[in-house]
Amino acid sequence: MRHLLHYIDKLRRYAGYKLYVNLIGMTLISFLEGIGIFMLVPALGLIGIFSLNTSGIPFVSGLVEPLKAIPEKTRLAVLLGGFIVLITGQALMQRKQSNLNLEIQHGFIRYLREDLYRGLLQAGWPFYLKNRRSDFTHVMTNELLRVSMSTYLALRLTTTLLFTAVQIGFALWLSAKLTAMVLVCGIAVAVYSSKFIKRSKSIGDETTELAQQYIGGMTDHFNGMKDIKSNMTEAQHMSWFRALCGRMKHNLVHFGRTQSASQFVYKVASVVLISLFVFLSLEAFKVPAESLVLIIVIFSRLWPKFSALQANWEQIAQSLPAFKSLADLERECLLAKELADVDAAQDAKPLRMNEGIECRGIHYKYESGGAGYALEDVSLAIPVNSMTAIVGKSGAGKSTLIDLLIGLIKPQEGEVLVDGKRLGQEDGFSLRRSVSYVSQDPFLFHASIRENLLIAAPDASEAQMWEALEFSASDEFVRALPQGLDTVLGDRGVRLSGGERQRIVLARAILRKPAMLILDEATSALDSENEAKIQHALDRLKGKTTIIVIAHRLSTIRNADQVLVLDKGRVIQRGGYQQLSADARGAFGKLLEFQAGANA
Ligand SMILES: Nc1ncnc2c1ncn2[C@@H]1O[C@H](COP(=O)(O)OP(=O)(O)OP(=O)(O)O)[C@@H](O)[C@H]1O
Repeated sequence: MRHLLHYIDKLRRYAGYKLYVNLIGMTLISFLEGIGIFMLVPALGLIGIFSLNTSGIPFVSGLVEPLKAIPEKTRLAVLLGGFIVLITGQALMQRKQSNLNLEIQHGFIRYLREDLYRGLLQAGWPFYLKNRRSDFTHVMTNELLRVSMSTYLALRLTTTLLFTAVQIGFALWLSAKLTAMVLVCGIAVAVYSSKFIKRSKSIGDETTELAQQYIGGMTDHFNGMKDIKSNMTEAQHMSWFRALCGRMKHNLVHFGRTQSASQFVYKVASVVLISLFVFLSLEAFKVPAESLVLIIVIFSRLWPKFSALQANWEQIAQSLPAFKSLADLERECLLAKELADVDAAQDAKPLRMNEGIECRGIHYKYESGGAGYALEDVSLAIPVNSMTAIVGKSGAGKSTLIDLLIGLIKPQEGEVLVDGKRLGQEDGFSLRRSVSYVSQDPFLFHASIRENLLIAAPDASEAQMWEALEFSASDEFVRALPQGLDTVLGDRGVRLSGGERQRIVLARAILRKPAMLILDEATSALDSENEAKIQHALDRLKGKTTIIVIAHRLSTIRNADQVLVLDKGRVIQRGGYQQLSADARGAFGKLLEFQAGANA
């Protein structure tokens, strides 16, 4: 409930005065509709369509004299004309109000989407280490839509309530006793029906859980389709999917049944009530016939509002878990916020490094309560414009060390210094702006090569792009593609081999003209010839750019100025390539020996 109020408040802040105009419009329309119906029956009685004494009916009795002044022949036409004008006016207002409705409703969805996406972009990297990516997709698609629709529904509910209150007012005026009786019955039905609200909420919990499993499972399956195909595990996946779809179907049917059960209760109650009404009015309270007609007209309009209120409330209750998911994600993003302004991220000035980066006594563990450190007591220095190679077995902590060096994660103990100074938050962003990082898992957008390159350097010229492609030994194959730089990569475009992807990503990294270039297994998929070309290109950068290379293939780091050997999160050896390789008993010497044996 707290979350629902939070989003109603958001809607209020988003839509401003338009929301109030809309709410007033909605109430006015209901009111006009009510008046139209309220007037019709007695007015028809007045002109003699059927016999009815109108003197006791509020409003209508005041119209009697002016209407009587109209010649009898034209009275019906005038009356019906007035009715048409009233309802047309109401329809016109309704049209305007529907348009405003659409504007606010879809604007609110857009507002929530942008707000959440901004929050996700503002969150720091540790937040992404903790959470499953498909959960973000789930909240940004299913849950966000459920929330925006239900927030709006909740607001409509208030106008329905308002309108219902006005109608109850009319009814009380006509017959307090009968209205009180209907209200008591209405409250009794609502109390009885509260079990449907509770049931809707628990169905909603299951809807959220199932939708999360659906999106998570689909993401995993499509990402792992090659594994599924090559290992022939289609049947297992199909049976998982079948079971999940069965549960999803059951969940939706259950909710539908809950709604129809509560509507059934309201329908039966309505017919019982109306019959009771007529009976008591005529037999016990001796209500005049015209008042009885009016009360029946009013309540035949009022009762559907009661059941609509119930249906709306069930819909909202079913969406309450979505409110919680969205609010929780927003809160977590806020707690993990590292970037104050996403749009100004580009404005951070790249850092000019004069001496280099240093780590002192770094300790880092992924799970704060966990036992093992990913990095333990790591101290090292990376001089500016030098080439440093980080080697070690899988899981030694190499990628973790890079994440710490560029400020993606913070050590629990120890510090990272740039030019001898501990970096503040803003300097950290400047450092990242001066870094180009090519990860183990090269990522290209589903767009043209040109667009993929320009993401990193929006102002780069065509010549600069070709220069970067040449650096990464990819100019030849890009020239051979059907549309060259404008060839679209991805599903509907050209598919690239692992090595080709790595080379395009490398070109993108170089195009940024970074002060520090970090290559994390960035050439692992290349053949020896292309790798040699990149080695030469890196050699040309030496002395101008700080280069950090992580490589399992030790031949690629032969020209490094310093080699750091990591094992189980600790630096166990450091020195020049020649110096370390000369020590056959050292850790690096053993790695070299092992690789030489493996290649023989
Ligand atoms: N997101 C994570 N959550 C928890 N533990 C992690 C996470 N990422 C890495 N680790 C753990 O931290 C340790 C160091 O991992 P890291 O990825 O830095 O090793 P690496 O040397 O780069 O390995 P590789 O050569 O296989 O890429 C490993 O024990 C790993 O299991």
